[in-house]
Amino acid sequence: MGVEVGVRGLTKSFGQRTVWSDVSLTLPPGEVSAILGPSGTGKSVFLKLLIGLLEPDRGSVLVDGTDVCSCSERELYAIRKRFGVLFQDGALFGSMNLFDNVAFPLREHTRKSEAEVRRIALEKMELVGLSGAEHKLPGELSGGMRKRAGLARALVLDPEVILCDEPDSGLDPVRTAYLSQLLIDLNAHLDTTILLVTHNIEVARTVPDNLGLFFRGRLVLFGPREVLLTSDEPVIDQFVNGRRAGPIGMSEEKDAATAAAELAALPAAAPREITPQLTPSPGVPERTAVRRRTERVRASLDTWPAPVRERVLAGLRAEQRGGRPGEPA
Ligand SMILES: Nc1ncnc2c1ncn2[C@@H]1O[C@H](COP(=O)(O)OP(=O)(O)OP(=O)(O)O)[C@@H](O)[C@H]1O
Repeated sequence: MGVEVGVRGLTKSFGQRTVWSDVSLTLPPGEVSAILGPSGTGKSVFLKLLIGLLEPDRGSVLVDGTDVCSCSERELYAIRKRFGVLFQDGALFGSMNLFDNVAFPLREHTRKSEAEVRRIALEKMELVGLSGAEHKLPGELSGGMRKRAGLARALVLDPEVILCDEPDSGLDPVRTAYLSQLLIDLNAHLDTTILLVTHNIEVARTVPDNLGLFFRGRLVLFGPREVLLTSDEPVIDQFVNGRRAGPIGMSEEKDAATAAAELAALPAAAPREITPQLTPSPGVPERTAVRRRTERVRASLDTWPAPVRERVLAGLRAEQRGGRPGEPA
């Protein structure tokens, strides 16, 4: 099963500019989580801190008792091998064919025989639907295929945590839907902890178990999908519904008075829908994370205000029936 990642009191600045401060969250083991937020709010920086590519001003990132932010180089090397990272552009080597790209971490970080490297690389390529494309060069592929190749490469060392920075960027809606399904199927097969960064509302609504949002230098909220998808916090509501009205402006934050006037002019809010989460494809095992998560969320209900608790419970009940909240059982 995937490992838990605990982020405690993390603050990051570049020079005088604080990207965000005092960020704490826990990525539950084996669950899929997503971080949202307008451009420039520090989502990619957050991913880099998780794997020790950047150092924080303060705070810790705990993986199995080791603090990524203060451990030795040797420990960091060992921790990084437990992470698989899908960078925004797939980060493939242009001169290597897909097979060699996918096999690269195995040849670089393990002493496996070439036969073993071949077996593992082909298995992961099959898992992401790239069988038969081994000899293609990245330049000959569509964006969707490059993403899937990047994902196969992120999987070859059997990571306990997968980080995906905007896996949907540059993909058409159909390819994005396939990729979303692939992430859910991978999670079902591997039970790996997954963290996505995404701008895509459909992905945010249908893939993750947990959501968080960065805005104005802080993590506004991180919690179960039902909480974020029904939140009446203006910036969360604006983001998950892709609306112009609200605190997020085109190029910068709006002033509070403009945002408040826009929100007041909106029609009375309809009850917020929790879009059903994707389930594994036919023939793929069940996601064991779902049962664990339901228990975890039920156990945490007391920590939420009463109206939020009601909405979360409605969401959980609908999930168990395989329907939408509010539908008759
Ligand atoms: N190595 C660096 N040195 C200095 N500033 C940096 C560095 N890396 C990122 N930043 C700054 O940190 C801020 C957050 O950047 P980041 O790329 O994490 O944002 P993001 O939320 O991922 O944005 P987007 O959604 O557009 O990808 C930006 O202002 C960026 O310019």
